[in-house]
Amino acid sequence: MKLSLICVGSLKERHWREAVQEYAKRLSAYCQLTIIEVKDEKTPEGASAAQEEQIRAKEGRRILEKIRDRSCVVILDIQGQRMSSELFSAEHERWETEGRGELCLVIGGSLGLSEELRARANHRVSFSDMTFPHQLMRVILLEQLYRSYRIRRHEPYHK
Ligand SMILES: C[S@@+](CC[C@H](N)C(=O)[O-])C[C@H]1O[C@@H](n2cnc3c(N)ncnc32)[C@H](O)[C@@H]1O
Repeated sequence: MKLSLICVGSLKERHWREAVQEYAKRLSAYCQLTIIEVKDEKTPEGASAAQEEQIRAKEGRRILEKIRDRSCVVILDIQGQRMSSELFSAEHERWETEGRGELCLVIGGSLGLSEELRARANHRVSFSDMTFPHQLMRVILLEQLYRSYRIRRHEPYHK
């Protein structure tokens, strides 16, 4: 099973990198994980709504270039579908089948996701109504993916 995680920007702080490495290591027992980072755009002070839309569109195109046609694309979106870890696990299995073994998850940058990318997405998932920084979202998503495999295989994992 191939799992790609596309993110905007790199992880500057060591604590985020270490947390990501830890979950990537755990996930390697269950899937072939690739983390793809696309370049982020600087948002100028006092940027207008139109400028912000342009930035989202630019970052969105960079993400779209990395997505293969056959992949099932799941975007992380505050306005997406909210679900329990158990439902996420069941959906995760369904998405893998839908993408015939190629699942692509996408986390937006500090300004969020472009309309073009939303149009390409097969599914949208929300992790709550709260906004998390994209670096932390990367860690939370990897942990939930790990939890998802443990649930699917009926393997013990702390509650
Ligand atoms: C700092 S947030 C972007 C905030 C932006 N104002 C928006 O509304 O999307 C960066 C990215 O993290 C992800 N994210 C943050 N909080 C989330 C949540 N509660 N559920 C799902 N994804 C979230 C989304 O992919 C988002 O594009």
